[in-house]
Amino acid sequence: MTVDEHQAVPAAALAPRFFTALAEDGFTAANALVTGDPGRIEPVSELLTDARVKSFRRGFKGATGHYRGLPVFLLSHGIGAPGIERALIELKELGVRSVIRVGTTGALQEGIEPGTLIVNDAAVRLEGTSLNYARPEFPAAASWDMTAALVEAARARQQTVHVGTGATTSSFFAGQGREPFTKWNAAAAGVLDEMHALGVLNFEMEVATLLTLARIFGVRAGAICTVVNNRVDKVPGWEFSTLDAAQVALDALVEADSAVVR
Ligand SMILES: O=P(O)(O)O[C@H]1O[C@H](CO)[C@@H](O)[C@H]1O
Ligand SMILES: O=c1cc[nH]c(=O)[nH]1
Repeated sequence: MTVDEHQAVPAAALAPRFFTALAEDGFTAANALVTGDPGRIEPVSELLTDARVKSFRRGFKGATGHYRGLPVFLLSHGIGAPGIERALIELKELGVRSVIRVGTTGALQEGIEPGTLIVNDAAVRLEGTSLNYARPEFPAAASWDMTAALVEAARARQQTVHVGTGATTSSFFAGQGREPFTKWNAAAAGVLDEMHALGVLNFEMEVATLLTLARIFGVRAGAICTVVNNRVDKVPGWEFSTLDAAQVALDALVEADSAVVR
């Protein structure tokens, strides 16, 4: 059995597909950039040539186009693990072999400033979706070449980039230790201190799912997020563009693709 046969995603024959129209007119791409907010698709598509933006059910958006000659899909996956599960499985069915998530995140270590970038080379699986695929001990690890390409691309664009472990939660409020929503659950009340003590850099809601499922399915995956707040320094934030991170991710997809042995 080849690695590809072993890692093939079983066709979800009876499940409706949301994103098949991304491949209409025969457009194919082995590379994809995914992001939570559908509102980011239009601005990121402006970094592409021949960009075509498409709308899907439930408010999802996508686009096709070329970046420095490389065909790419852009796709929004919404908030949370099940959204990125659907996106990844459909992108794999469309022939995608490399995916980078571009998102926003809350920093958990002192001195990580809002507006800077975090590349997660691994993530703690505090969501539930990946547990349906692999036992908790299975690591959520990024592809080393995607991580290296992201860090290199960020530095080439003079971006401040932090590299390390993230934590992916299935809840924004209690799951990320936000009071007063933690008062019913001791695990929620302690999660911020626990992740901080472990040296985890950041909270967000999809990376561990992407990294776990991508590894199982034989897709290369990486993740880069813009820091929008710092939970330990108590710096609020929110109004930060993810366009710089998207630019870095597109550079990284080109760089990593050029190293693929076909
Ligand atoms: O900005 P996005 O990509 O949506 O990412 C982060 O923001 C959302 C929470 O506000 C979650 O999806 C989290 O992962
Ligand atoms: O604190 C934050 C910021 C963005 N996204 C999250 O999931 N948490």
